[in-house]
Amino acid sequence: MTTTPHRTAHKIDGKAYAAALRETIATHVAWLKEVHGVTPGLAVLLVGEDPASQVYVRNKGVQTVEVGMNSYEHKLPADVSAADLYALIDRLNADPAVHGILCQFPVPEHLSETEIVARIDPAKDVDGLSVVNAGLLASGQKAMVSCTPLGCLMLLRDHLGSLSGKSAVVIGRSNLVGKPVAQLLLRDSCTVTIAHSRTANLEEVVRGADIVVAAVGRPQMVKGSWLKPGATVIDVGINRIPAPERGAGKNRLVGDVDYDSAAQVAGAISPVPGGVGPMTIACLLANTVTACCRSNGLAEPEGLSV
Ligand SMILES: Nc1nc2c(c(=O)[nH]1)N[C@@H](CN(C=O)c1ccc(C(=O)N[C@@H](CCC(=O)O)C(=O)O)cc1)CN2
Repeated sequence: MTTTPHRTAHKIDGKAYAAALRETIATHVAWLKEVHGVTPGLAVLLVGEDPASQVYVRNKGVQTVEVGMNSYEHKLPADVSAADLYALIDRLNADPAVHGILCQFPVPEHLSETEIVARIDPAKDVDGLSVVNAGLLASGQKAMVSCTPLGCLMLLRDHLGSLSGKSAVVIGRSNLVGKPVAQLLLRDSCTVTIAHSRTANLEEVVRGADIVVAAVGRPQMVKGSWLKPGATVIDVGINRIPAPERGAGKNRLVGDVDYDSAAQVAGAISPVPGGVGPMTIACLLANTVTACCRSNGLAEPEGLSV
């Protein structure tokens, strides 16, 4: 009797990569302090009490301090006025001890994420979301690259080496992930398709790709049957779905890729949790060091940007 062998994809371990990156960052921070007398500082603004955002902001603060940098956390009430928020950003823009500023998203509806980002000095925009940084990236110039896309590219390069000539499909067109990931892949000489909710024949489009980055926000949408055998899959999704098997009212975290079926076909896949998520915060710390070096006219450390 012949059996069909089941392939099991290599698991791309973002948690381990992020831990190693934080060690590298800590080394650079120590060098900045000892040799140049500068301590990188990161200011994080949290508006309101969204539970997931509170966790992310707490983790950002803890990891910032762990690598030796200064953390400035500003918690603002959900009904803070735009004027008060902008006044705080203006103060942080002018503060020489602060090298990176970010406002945790989402923010309450009366505030505009676009305007908040526009208020942050592009040199301190460690989220890489300003039109200045997006434009620099799109035109192939030195930019501050947003954290999740930077993490995706680091994981892809680490696993595949050169990305040149590979076909890549990015599913999702957000400013936070889809567009900058596509720009980074293009810069690394991939042939890039940006797919989205209106893309015709999405499965076929995905099946042609050597690299798939799923950032669409739909739980377990990308199935193994959609993939080219051996493809490298980066799952950016963070979705909580009901998990009655864990007890009433419990849920679990899944990505935009159906991991079990995808792992039978892909060559490598990043899991959720433990894939891109941990890279997001590590890359934020990396961007803060990069911003600190740039603002002090110092050479940028190797390995922290792409
Ligand atoms: N201003 C920003 N806001 C938001 C960003 C961002 O990059 N800038 N990204 C997300 C939230 N985020 C960081 O801010 C973030 C998301 C997920 C993780 C992470 O480590 N996820 C873990 C699972 C954690 C869990 O159990 O919830 C994983 O995937 O392993 C870190 C940071 C939206 N807002």
